[in-house]
Amino acid sequence: MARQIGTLVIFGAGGDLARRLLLPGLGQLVDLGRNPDFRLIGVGQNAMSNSAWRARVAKSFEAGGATGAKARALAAETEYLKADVTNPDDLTRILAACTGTPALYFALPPQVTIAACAALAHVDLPAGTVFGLEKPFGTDLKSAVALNRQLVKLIPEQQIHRVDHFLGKSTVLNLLGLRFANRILEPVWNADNIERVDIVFDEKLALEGRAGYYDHAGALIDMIQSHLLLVMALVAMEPPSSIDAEDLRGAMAQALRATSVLGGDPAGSSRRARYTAGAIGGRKLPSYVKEPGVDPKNRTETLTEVVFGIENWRWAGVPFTLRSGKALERARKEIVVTFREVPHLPAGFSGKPGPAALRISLSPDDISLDLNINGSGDPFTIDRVVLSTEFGAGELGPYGEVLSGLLSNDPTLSVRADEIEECWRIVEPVLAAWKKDAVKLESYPAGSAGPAAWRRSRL
Ligand SMILES: NC(=O)C1=CN([C@@H]2O[C@H](COP(=O)(O)OP(=O)(O)OC[C@H]3O[C@@H](n4cnc5c(N)ncnc54)[C@H](OP(=O)(O)O)[C@@H]3O)[C@@H](O)[C@H]2O)C=CC1
Ligand SMILES: O=C1O[C@H](COP(=O)(O)O)[C@@H](O)[C@H](O)[C@H]1O
Repeated sequence: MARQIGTLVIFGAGGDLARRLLLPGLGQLVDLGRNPDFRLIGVGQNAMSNSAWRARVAKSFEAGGATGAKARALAAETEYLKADVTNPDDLTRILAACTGTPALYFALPPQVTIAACAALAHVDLPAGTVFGLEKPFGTDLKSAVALNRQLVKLIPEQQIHRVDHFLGKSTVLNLLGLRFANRILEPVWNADNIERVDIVFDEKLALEGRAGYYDHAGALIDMIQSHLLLVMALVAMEPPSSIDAEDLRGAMAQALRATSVLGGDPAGSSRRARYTAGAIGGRKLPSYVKEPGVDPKNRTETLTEVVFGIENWRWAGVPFTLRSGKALERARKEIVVTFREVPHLPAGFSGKPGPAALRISLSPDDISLDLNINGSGDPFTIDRVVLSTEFGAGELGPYGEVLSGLLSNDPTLSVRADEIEECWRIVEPVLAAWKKDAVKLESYPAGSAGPAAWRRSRL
């Protein structure tokens, strides 16, 4: 049985993730009163007074709209500890400051998380301790496998929450209801009826001061390995018997095991590019290589597209294109399922607006179905109509959902060890091809739609 968490400890409390996403999500969760009370301790290597930390927590809670009595009380009593989490003595001191069962959230750069987990081997962890580990999990397949092995020496797998906050996004969760609570979709959800699937996460945001992390990750690891492959697994998986942690994660892992770069050709199935100077909505941006902290020798991509295939009966031959990039003209965040053309359009019709398509937008939360009908005017001309609806926003934002799972030790929305390893296995051939320079690093001006050649040709 899961123990009640007495203290949530955030390692990396002074970082960008904690301030912008984790603490606002925590405030929402606390205000909702879904979880029993717990204490909060922030840990970082820089010195910070308790009062400065409390003001910081209160500001982040407010930013997430959490201004209720419970959130204010938590912010008023939280404490901050200056510590190096890779040092066993410091870790022992942190655990001694906890009340009840601790939940340790590693909001740290991946190399520091690896070192902290090594140091935890020299520390007595209280029974029931829960871990929340941020993405990227490891820095490559080898290090992810080693980290998984190290973690299960420390605590049982059920207490390890590998975080992908995309799995806490309400639209991503809505995919489950959409696919499995409607009889009309499942019969056509296969290669016989679907031509292609595109999962796109284009952002207007640029580096935003995150060079220390991003310049070693790039778009492929930051987004495709860490998030979009898991979204793809939800789109492609077989219907699970239940949505409990084992069934859901088992079905996702099965889809990932069947996935690899299309045709086993990482160079032919991937493209990469990096932004040059430009402007987005009047905001001037320097070239990526001139951003503070960037090392041009890393040749980090800020935009990528990779085509994958899923080798099973349901999906054989259907390309799944995953794309993500920064500093683009338009934020486009959606899953597009494009159906095949009808086998025969009765002679006599004119107009050809293209095949039907289902669009599931990740932001804003909505869904639309592009259909062909006999439009207004000439009834024998085929026109396009779009049926669309908005989803109601979830009660919690993505990080509120992630933290709710962690604090109640329900791993349904966290990523299982084998899923993480599969995601690394899937992207490694692309990383290797890029390292050998088998794929050109192209460029695009910040604020554009990407390299012009990409718009003219599909991979
Ligand atoms: N920022 C974002 O938008 C997102 C980030 N993530 C993930 O979250 C993690 C953290 O990212 P982010 O917050 O952006 O990174 P930051 O660099 O902003 O923060 C990392 C924090 O780790 C702390 N830290 C580093 N080394 C140690 C150490 N040895 N002991 C104690 N604390 C240490 C630093 O403390 P100090 O400041 O005191 O030096 C710093 O506050 C990464 O894995 C990232 O991939 C995931 C999703 C989104
Ligand atoms: O994990 C990450 O996600 C964000 C995008 O997620 P959102 O929920 O803020 O839309 C991305 O900007 C960032 O680079 C990446 O690390």
